[in-house]
Amino acid sequence: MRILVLGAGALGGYFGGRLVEAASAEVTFLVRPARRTTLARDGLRIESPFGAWRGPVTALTTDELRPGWDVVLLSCKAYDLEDAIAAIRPGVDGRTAILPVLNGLSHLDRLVDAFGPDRVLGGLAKIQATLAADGLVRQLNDWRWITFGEREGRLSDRVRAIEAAFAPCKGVAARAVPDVMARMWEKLVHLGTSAIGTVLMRAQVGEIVRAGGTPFLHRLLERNAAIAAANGFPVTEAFLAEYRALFADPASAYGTSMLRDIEAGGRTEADHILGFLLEAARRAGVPEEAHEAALIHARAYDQRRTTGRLR
Ligand SMILES: NC(=O)C1=CN([C@@H]2O[C@H](COP(=O)(O)OP(=O)(O)OC[C@H]3O[C@@H](n4cnc5c(N)ncnc54)[C@H](OP(=O)(O)O)[C@@H]3O)[C@@H](O)[C@H]2O)C=CC1
Ligand SMILES: CC(C)(CO)C(=O)C(=O)O
Repeated sequence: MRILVLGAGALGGYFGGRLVEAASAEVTFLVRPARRTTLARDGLRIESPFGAWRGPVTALTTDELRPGWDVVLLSCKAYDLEDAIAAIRPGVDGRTAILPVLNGLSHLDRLVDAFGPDRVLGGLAKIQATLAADGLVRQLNDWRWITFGEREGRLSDRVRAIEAAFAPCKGVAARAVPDVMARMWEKLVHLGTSAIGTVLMRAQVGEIVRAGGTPFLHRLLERNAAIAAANGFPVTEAFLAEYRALFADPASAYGTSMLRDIEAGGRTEADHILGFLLEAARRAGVPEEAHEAALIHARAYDQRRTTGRLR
């Protein structure tokens, strides 16, 4: 299987690197020039509770890209989606499946618009990882899930083949599922809860819990679950129980990528995640003051960041 990984950041670097390590697919990274330079100099470097890995990888820039890929693993941030679409376009042909692992949902419509419905899979990742300034990809805990499927819900040969390519990878639990849209909504319910909480409090889940924040997080969880249900994707009681427990754990070191972006002075995916949820809350008639506050907070942060006023 020929896999093109757009971006060698936290997720692309981690999942793509594990595939290279396992030699279970032919993997090429599509990157921008600065990342290509670090990859050529240092190789790809992963630090992880499942074992570190470092190795040479093949990397292209978009001007060198030709068609012939079975899968494009799309792992950019939402604010880079348009650039990423332009970058992969020369590589996408009638055999290509695009597997996005971005958080949120609205990128799916944009990808379908750009490449047609048959090219686009649903996908999500439950992992905590970062890309350090020196190019190191760091997995922060034992979360290691990548889940994908046909958006209309069936287990096709192509999604089973992707699952098989990931099967021998260390530190990866890959699942092809027949209900990927439900899984993506479920992910938005818990990510939405944790992103709103961690962005507003500028703290990890355990710190929020120790500050008395569990009822707040539980209310948000219920509201986000109500939004998903209003969109035709009710979450299960087992799912709610798992995340109620997580949002009540005083020892939890759970932090979101959006909090890490803010702490690192990086840009956030505020509109793609918080903006989408706020609109969905309003449509569903779900109380949304906390959603609105988190969105305004993240947007105000983004303004200060772009005008050099963070400190
Ligand atoms: N990090 C995490 O723990 C998790 C993240 N997610 C989601 O996954 C998505 C990716 O996040 P993450 O991996 O953290 O992000 P990163 O910023 O670490 O990585 C994104 C990478 O995409 C690259 N990129 C963007 N546009 C292009 C382009 N046109 N051509 C080539 N490369 C490009 C960037 O390259 P460059 O360096 O050149 O800017 C960057 O290295 C987000 O939607 C996030 O919300 C989901 C679950 C967990
Ligand atoms: C940590 C996780 C999996 C859920 O909140 C995530 O997707 C993120 O923070 O971006």
